[in-house]
Amino acid sequence: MGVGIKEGLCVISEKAPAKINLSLDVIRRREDGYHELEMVMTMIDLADRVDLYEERYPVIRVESSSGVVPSDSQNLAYQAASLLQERYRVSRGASIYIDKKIPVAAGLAGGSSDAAATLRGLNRLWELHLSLDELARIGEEIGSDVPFCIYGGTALAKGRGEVLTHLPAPPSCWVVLAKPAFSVSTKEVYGALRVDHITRRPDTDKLVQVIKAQDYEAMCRLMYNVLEEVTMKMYPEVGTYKRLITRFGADAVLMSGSGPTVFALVRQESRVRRLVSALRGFCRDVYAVRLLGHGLNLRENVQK
Ligand SMILES: C[C@](O)(CO)[C@H](O)COP(=O)(O)OP(=O)(O)OC[C@H]1O[C@@H](n2ccc(N)nc2=O)[C@H](O)[C@@H]1O
Ligand SMILES: Nc1ncnc2c1ncn2[C@@H]1O[C@H](COP(=O)(O)OP(=O)(O)OP(=O)(O)O)[C@@H](O)[C@H]1O
Repeated sequence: MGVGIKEGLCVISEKAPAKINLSLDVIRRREDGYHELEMVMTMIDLADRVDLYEERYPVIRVESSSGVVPSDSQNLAYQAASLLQERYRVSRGASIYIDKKIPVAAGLAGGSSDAAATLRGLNRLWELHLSLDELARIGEEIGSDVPFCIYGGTALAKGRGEVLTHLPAPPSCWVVLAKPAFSVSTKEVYGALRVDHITRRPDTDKLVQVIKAQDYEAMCRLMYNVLEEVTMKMYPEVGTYKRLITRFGADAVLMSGSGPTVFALVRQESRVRRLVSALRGFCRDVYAVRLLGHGLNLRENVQK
């Protein structure tokens, strides 16, 4: 690649925040190999930045600040750009620079959020005038978490993750995240799950209700992720992280998505500082951020 992408003229920057799962339930395995889900997702203020540069010819280029993220057609941002270009017969191209801050393969939907940010940004750069709903439908073809990442905010997700009901922001609090020094394959975790062996499930309807009622304590009590047990069996360190964080003092502790990141919700700022310094003693990747509240795109159809 001749001239680096960053030396060109950046036209559009999009924020690509990470998500956490406040709950995750697997209803059944589907014939297409995916799983029917019910989960509550919300965005947090730990984000990548996606810069888009205009190209006169229909090329797509990707670079990132990370050494581990692919720079070719394996990159979800590349796939998003390429799909949009092809679907709408766009004769222009784009160079994409990803300033990577979200840990990779961590259960935080980093790649999905980059793909969503790319779709939102290219919609503007290429003047396609597509609605968020249209972008979400394209995003669905890239990955199950992409539609949620198009809208941001907080949502109840069903289907394979693409059937969304937007929710109000959860009660505000701090989110402390610890990412163990290994990565987890989402496909492998779903592959190891036996739906008929699930012994405990989250009460999703109740969780949605208490989020609407802004009941922080009840929300903390109701958070649960059925994939946690599966990932913990494969990587017992996830359980160790959970136990330690619980002992250091947190209002709720859960693994996000398929893991391995474990996050804690904490309301009191003094406890956040204590928890972060305790965690830094044994984990390199520790973050303390806020929930993103209403997210990037305020929608009219938020369920009251
Ligand atoms: C774990 C979560 O992050 C929770 O939000 C998502 O369910 C995963 O979303 P994602 O990474 O965007 O998933 P995809 O890229 O669509 O799928 C990766 C792999 O996960 C499995 N998968 C994913 C979603 C789903 N509802 N059922 C599945 O079984 C499939 O084996 C699939 O091949
Ligand atoms: N833009 C991108 N950022 C991060 N990873 C990417 C990107 N594009 C492709 N990938 C690949 O996707 C895989 C999953 O990365 P990602 O960080 O999205 O995982 P994740 O947070 O576990 O996703 P999810 O929570 O949606 O399951 C990695 O193996 C990585 O190489």
